[in-house]
Amino acid sequence: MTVTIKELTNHNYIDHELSATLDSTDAFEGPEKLLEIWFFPHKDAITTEKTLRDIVMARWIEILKLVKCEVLSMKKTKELDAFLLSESSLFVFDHKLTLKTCGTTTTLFCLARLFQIIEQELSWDFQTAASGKYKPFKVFYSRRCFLFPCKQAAIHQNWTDEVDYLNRFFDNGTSYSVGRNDKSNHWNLYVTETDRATSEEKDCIEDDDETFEVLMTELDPECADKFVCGPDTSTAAPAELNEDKGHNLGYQMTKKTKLDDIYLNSSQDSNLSFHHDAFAFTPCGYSSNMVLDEKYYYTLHVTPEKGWSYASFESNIPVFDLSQGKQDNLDVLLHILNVFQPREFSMTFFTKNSENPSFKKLLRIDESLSEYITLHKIVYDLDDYHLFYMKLQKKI
Ligand SMILES: C[S@+](CC[C@H](N)C(=O)[O-])C[C@H]1O[C@@H](n2cnc3c(N)ncnc32)[C@H](O)[C@@H]1O
Repeated sequence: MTVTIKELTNHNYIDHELSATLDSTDAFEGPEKLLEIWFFPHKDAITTEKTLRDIVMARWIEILKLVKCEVLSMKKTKELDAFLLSESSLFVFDHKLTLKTCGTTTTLFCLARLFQIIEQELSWDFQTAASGKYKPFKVFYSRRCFLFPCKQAAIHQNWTDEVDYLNRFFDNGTSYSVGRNDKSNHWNLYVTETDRATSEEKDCIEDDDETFEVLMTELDPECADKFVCGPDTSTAAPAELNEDKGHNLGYQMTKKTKLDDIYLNSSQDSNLSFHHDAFAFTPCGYSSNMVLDEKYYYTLHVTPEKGWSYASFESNIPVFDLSQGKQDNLDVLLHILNVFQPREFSMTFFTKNSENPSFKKLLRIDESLSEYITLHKIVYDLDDYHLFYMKLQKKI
């Protein structure tokens, strides 16, 4: 089903005061830091009674304070809690979480407290006696190079410092710099070796996992303008919705740009559930979380300001299987590029299965994108994932 007005009123949590007062007119760092921690390979591998989803909102607020961002709203589905943040998003599943934050957030500063909370409240002990470091099932940390690195706080000003910091927590991590360093447009990845000890033999069927990310810069000005509401926009909306202008405008931007229509399965004739949460910042900017079939998400974040315009898309939807072969990630990419028309973009695709049809199709993407030229194209065979990275630029 597509987004309905009801989606605006059924939040599990909403901070009305924060939603009403957010404003930023300074140069903004759109590119996000992306931290994904798999504590267990699958929720059935959890050996204790409680899971990450038993951690209460007050604790998440405390953790996010260390990252320097706040919770705007949250929606709960059967399998995950999707938080919309003042700086991007947090997705909490029973056994794993994904934290994506932009601006000058200090993403990695949440690690110590996060591991302390899961130990105290869930009795999850991932600390090894020998080194004192943590061994969850798997950790990913990635980001593209920043537009304004000097504005970042402390360790986040450069990749080496971030890796050193991660190595204080995990002792089996590898760091990659992907793409050309000389043009300051590379993408960085830190990934730990999969810890098989966290899954017993019987639990070895891990989640089949794929993640698709598209990071776009220099958006077409007309496209970017669709994510500007200006300081004093007054929109016609049902009276009961006016109390929350940010979510109301976010909803309208989603409908106008058809960002709720990317996947075939979110259309009206699909029998899969579809939940949606979006926010329009003042005077500009947009963030949204969409949840399909209770357990798959896609998230979009837009910084439309001229000079540093940026938009990101990330999804864990196994689109080929879910649409029964009717759609793949190339179709998804073409839809997104049509909305933003960036001058440059990079994309990453992680999959465990090299036979994944989306993976095969993306490898030949150059044939379908006549408007763009390929700058870099790289495939990595990691521990248990295949990673495809590509960077493209509009032909002049
Ligand atoms: C949080 S959003 C989306 C950021 C995202 N990482 C992206 O892909 O661009 C950032 C956009 O919202 C605007 N914005 C306005 N007020 C903001 C606030 N209080 N915090 C964060 N962003 C704000 C920024 O100027 C920027 O255009």
